Amino acid sequence: MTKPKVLISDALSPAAVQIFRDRGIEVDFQPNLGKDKDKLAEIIGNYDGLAIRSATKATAKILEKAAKLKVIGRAGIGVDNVEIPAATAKGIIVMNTPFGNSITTAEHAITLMLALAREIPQADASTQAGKWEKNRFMGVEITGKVLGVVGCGNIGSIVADRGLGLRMKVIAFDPFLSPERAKDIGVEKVELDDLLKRADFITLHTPLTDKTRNIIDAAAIAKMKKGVRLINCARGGLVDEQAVVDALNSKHIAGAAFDVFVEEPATSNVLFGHPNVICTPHLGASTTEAQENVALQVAEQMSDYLLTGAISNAVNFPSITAEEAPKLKPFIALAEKLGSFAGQLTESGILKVQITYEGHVAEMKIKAITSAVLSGLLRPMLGEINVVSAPVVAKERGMEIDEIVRAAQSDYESLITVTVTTERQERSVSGTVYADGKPRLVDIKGIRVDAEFGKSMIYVTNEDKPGFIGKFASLLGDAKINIATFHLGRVAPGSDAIALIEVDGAVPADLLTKVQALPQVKQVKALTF
Ligand SMILES: NC(=O)c1ccc[n+]([C@@H]2O[C@H](COP(=O)([O-])OP(=O)(O)OC[C@H]3O[C@@H](n4cnc5c(N)ncnc54)[C@H](O)[C@@H]3O)[C@@H](O)[C@H]2O)c1
Ligand SMILES: O=C(O)[C@H](O)COP(=O)(O)O
Repeated sequence: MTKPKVLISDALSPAAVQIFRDRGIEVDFQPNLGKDKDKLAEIIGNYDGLAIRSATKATAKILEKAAKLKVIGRAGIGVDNVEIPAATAKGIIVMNTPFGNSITTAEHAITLMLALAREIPQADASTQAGKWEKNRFMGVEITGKVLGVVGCGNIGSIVADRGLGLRMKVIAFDPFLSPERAKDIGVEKVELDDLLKRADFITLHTPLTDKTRNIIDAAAIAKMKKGVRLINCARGGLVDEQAVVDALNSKHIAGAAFDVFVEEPATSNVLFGHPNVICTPHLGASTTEAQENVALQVAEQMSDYLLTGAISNAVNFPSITAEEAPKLKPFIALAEKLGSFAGQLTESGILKVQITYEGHVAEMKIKAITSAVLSGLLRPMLGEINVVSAPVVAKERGMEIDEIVRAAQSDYESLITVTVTTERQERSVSGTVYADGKPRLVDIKGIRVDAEFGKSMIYVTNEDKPGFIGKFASLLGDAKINIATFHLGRVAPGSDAIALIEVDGAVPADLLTKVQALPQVKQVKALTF
């Protein structure tokens, strides 16, 4: 087996390189490549994995060239530099390391708050310039002040904790923060307007979304206390930078500290040069500890996925642990094949896909199995699709996806039934995995069979009348097609029957025409798995 190949295109800790090598993955460490999008586009096609921080922009244009790419690993939290829909559409898993730099970033926010309170950078510059301006720098105390945390997730809650440690009163606005969690972490949950009105220091810790873009604009600033100090260590775009400059000029805001900017790298910005502004170049996550954490974690996660199929911290696919991956694997293979069987027999638009999980399989990660059914189902129609992209494509096509989970209703320990409703008909197919780990087809349209999925198969529905098998077999013999396995099923003597035949090699179209012409035959189809 050839080794998977990973490109590291940003300044990750070299610890990641070692992990990839130790896990048997070939790795190219090009820490400055993220800044050169043309070069990245030129070489991305050679890699199975891409490990990045925030400098690399994994745009749809770059991803177009990523023919082999299976996973993008973000050594950090924000994945706003990756076009997730484009990655998902190409079946690329996008994973991040959601906790590795939280403490470090929270500490940066607290550092900026203290620096604002005592004007440390300004006092440092003045002192080192030989000015000794003891009367110019009059700070404010932190103790007893109100800290307003906007976004109280991983980082926001650590900031809140540190704020409480500094004897501040901490209030938080976060629509997804439960009252119990607020109580546990010792913050008062408030509405945004209340926070704006009461806080002496406001610190932002939300992702940048359509709802949070410019959450701090001129109108929000107008509601703030005079003399408030503002810290943004989350994402550029949460704050209207010009509105902050205006409020600093009018002294409504006493000071602002920014680690992140609307345009990055920020080599010029309206905030720059204001005496009450402190800026750092997106250093929130930049400590040795955090960088080691995220680099190690992303390299392990990417290696797990490339080598075992285990998925953790993916933003576009459910997690699958290393323990679950081998158990899921045969069911994912079964699901792909059941979906593929249904897809190859489908001739009109799919309206609904119902997947019923019975027995042991019902206790597994069925989301992943459902994705595999959809990928198998859609591939005959769409070609380029996989378990990551299939659910999105199915949704885009307006298909209704229904999952039913229930205890075993038959002798099978586990049974998956895929029922596809099209504009013309409803078709059901069931399968299981035997102890040998091989997927088996056990029911087609309510007719029991027991067949493995061969590479090349012929599926026939016919009237159960004597003479069919002899004529069919001689047509195959005339065409020099060797039969590998032959499975028959019927509901009752004389009723509708099916035949599922595995053959060696491809099935020629003219053979299908001849089989179709047999008097007992209703439908014949060549299937490949
Ligand atoms: N400066 C840096 O270097 C740096 C480092 C790490 C993370 N970050 C950024 O910090 C931010 C927070 O990261 P995190 O790990 O704490 O994320 P998180 O997902 O754990 O927390 C985000 C919180 O924001 C809340 N939220 C979502 N929409 C909101 C809204 N409209 N109003 C108020 N709250 C809302 C969520 O409920 C959640 O609790 C992210 O933007 C991340 O990219 C920056
Ligand atoms: O989202 C993050 O993790 C931070 O913004 C850190 O970004 P960086 O890895 O580019 O420092």
